[in-house]
Amino acid sequence: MVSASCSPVTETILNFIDGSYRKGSEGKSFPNVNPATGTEIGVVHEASQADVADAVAAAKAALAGPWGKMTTAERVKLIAAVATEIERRADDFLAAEVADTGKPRHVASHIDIPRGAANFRMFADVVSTMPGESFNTSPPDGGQALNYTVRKPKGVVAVVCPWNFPLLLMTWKVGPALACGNTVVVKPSEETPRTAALLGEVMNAVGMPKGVYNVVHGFGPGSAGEFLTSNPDVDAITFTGETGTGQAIMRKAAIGVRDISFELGGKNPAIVFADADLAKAVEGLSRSVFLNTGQVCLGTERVYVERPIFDAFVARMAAAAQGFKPGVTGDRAYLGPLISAEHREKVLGYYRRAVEDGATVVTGGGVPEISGAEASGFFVEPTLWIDVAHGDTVMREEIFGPCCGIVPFDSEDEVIALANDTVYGLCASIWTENLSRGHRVAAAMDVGVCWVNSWFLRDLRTAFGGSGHSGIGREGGVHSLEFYTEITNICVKL
Ligand SMILES: NC(=O)C1=CN([C@@H]2O[C@H](COP(=O)(O)OP(=O)(O)OC[C@H]3O[C@@H](n4cnc5c(N)ncnc54)[C@H](O)[C@@H]3O)[C@@H](O)[C@H]2O)C=CC1
Ligand SMILES: O=C(O)/C=C/C=C(\O)C(=O)O
Repeated sequence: MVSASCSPVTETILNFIDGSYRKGSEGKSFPNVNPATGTEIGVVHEASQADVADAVAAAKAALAGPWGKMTTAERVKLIAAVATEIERRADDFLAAEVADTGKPRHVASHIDIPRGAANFRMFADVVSTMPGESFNTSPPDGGQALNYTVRKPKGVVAVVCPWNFPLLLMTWKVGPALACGNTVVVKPSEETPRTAALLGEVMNAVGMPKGVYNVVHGFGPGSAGEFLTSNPDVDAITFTGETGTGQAIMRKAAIGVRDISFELGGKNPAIVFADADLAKAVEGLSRSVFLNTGQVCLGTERVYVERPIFDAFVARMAAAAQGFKPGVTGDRAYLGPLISAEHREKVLGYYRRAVEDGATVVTGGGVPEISGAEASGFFVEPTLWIDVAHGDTVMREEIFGPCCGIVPFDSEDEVIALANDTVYGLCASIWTENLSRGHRVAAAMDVGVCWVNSWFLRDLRTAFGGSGHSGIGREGGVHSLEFYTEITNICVKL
């Protein structure tokens, strides 16, 4: 078998189709760059339209093969084995993820890789324990009838992924899709192809039938992303990424009336009331602004602070921000790079725009001085702004970098209105020691997920997703089953 060639010291990253690693049939490839150093570390083989069609055909054929005939118990056993194998090869996944993203090893080893395994194990549990629905019905003739549901896989699911948490966000979709009996064709981000490719080795190692899991590499328009989402044999599309991309995919999904599940961008607010535990709020919010260098859809980019504690909060956040040192120091890094030179230019554009619009830079605002191999990495300084107006671009548009605007407020009603005045609706966090207020304000947030006195505290059984421009549908626990299965209601006249 040709291997995934995913170690950071080797160069070739291949497509995975019908259980085998393959070069692109048109001989096209593109470079794989380590964002921490800006250097080319591999070559990715781009899938042609014919390769994508092969992957979809393999996925379709697998539905009719041994995979489609397995009992839930047999399927779940294989999926649990995938989780165990990811854990056994955690070092390989870690190396692949760090090479692609440049993110600090401690971030990938604590968040990305364990979640990659947990996403399979958790959904194996969910499908094993999922009760069906049934109703005793009284027909007009005075007899009885029984209604009950059976769930079936939707079929071939296209999984289109972003680059910020490559393994985590891909398995968040592949785990439930396979647990429900579907087959998948994954299109990882062109920036981060390695862990999706490596997962092919895991699938083969545990004996997953050929064609159940496929990976095609490439870009969006005119490449693997578009080829996949417009293939008529794809039955459903799940996507995480930018809102504009979601709209493009939605147009393709309309052909053939295919189901979609979208987790898109955000401009997430945090609200800090004067009675908050300030130390906890600063610790939580500095993570929510700077974790993964701000490249988190759930990240906070707007912070509203009740006026009496505004100055103290800003001072403490500035101190916390200065503790995040850009650069990678051995195994321990404080703030990793942005994903690409292009993304850094986008983030720096917002840094400039904030100042042009009149913001005061509390800390950061530029490119750090770094020596050694990381000098040409895509780093930026962690950045905080005050004196930002509600209508300023940096308070309206998703930046996806390590920065936020901090704004004072005077009343609960005012801050709820400010927080909700956005086209997005992904998540929010509320910081207060007043429990009633915490519940009240959380319920008033127009978002899919709201944390009180925490952030990114995830229970994989809960509903996850956003409203407005932040997405369509919810995934997580039984909510994933709603998307990854079709229901047939059976009505039996007794
Ligand atoms: N989780 C999130 O909310 C994320 C948000 N973003 C935001 O999106 C911005 C752009 O990042 P990108 O990686 O370029 O996001 P993107 O949304 O363009 O790409 C995400 C995935 O969609 C694919 N894709 C792009 N256009 C497509 C099309 N027309 N049809 C099918 N597939 C398509 C890409 O190849 C990639 O696999 C970032 O600067 C950030 O603001 C990026 C990554 C994750
Ligand atoms: O915990 C999750 O399932 C998701 C976390 C992060 C994102 O969705 C994202 O940054 O895109």
